[in-house]
Amino acid sequence: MKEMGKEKTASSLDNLIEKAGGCAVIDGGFATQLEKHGASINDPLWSALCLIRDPHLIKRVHLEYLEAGADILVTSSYQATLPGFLSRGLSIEEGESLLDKSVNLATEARDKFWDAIKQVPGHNYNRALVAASIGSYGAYLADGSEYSGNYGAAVDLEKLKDFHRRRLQVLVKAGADLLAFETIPNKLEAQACVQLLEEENVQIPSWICFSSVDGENAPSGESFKECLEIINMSNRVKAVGINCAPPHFIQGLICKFKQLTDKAIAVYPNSGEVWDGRDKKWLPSKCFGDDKFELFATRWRDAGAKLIGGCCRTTPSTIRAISKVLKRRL
Ligand SMILES: C[S+](C)CC[C@H](N)C(=O)O
Ligand SMILES: N[C@@H](CCS)C(=O)O
Ligand SMILES: [Zn+2]
Repeated sequence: MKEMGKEKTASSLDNLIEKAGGCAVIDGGFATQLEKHGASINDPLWSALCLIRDPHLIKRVHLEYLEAGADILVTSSYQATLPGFLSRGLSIEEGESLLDKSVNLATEARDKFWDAIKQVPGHNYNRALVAASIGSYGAYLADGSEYSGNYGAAVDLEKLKDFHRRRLQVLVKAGADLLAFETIPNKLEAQACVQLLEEENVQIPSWICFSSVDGENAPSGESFKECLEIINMSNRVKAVGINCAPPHFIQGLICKFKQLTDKAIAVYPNSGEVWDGRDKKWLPSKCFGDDKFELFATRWRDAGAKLIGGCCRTTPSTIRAISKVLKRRL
């Protein structure tokens, strides 16, 4: 059987966590930082629009997160999908080439940064890994359903696997170090991801992260117990956790996940603001600044998280604060 990504070992993530002192740093809000630089992404493709319009900006944002201390870069492919690109009039080949580019831009940034920093005596950086973002089906729908898990009765397991399959193949072939399934809102999609990793014989490690809107369950209302029972059966998933949920849910969810899995736990919450899927804007809510992330990051590490970063509305300064406190970088 063809093995996807065979040359990268499943222990690359474990090695990085060890080198980082027991807890590695994931980067922060990617689309957020594109917007800080003036990118206009109010579009069904959201941040993936920059793959077409401004790839240089993508590389710049990756470099900013590396400089801030990220050990893992998450690629620009969250909302980059073949159906999404096709509906913009691109061909399949053009769409696949943009997916390939999302991995190449992150890899080039990582290599450029590492080649320079490794010459600096006493530097406190690790050679970063590139995690290819696989946003949920709800992200592609661009209707906010990555925070509801409500995909409707017509969406079954096979449809979700079909949706994810080709993008996953292209991202692995492009040379990503990891796969990052992000903002998964229900059990069915978690199951689709697990089955797909098996069917495609994917050899690089993956994480599967869920969103949460109540701090207890997946957005669909299904319990994390049910969701993790499925994920625990897969050796290909090396970490599981939460992304793009508010920071004040995280401590409790780490404790819950510790009871439910032996896998590494990844947490990269948003700022606490809430996404309005209809009007496509962030609504003010309990909002946490970088000082709070600094404080929380040690608590999350002490509670057992092995991968910590930020999601929407966090920036390189958030990651700098997290990295500083986790690695005692001055
Ligand atoms: C993580 S959400 C803020 C991404 C954007 C959403 N999928 C949309 O397109 O509306
Ligand atoms: N990796 C994506 C996740 C959005 S929820 C980003 O940071 O933009
Ligand atoms: Zn997010």
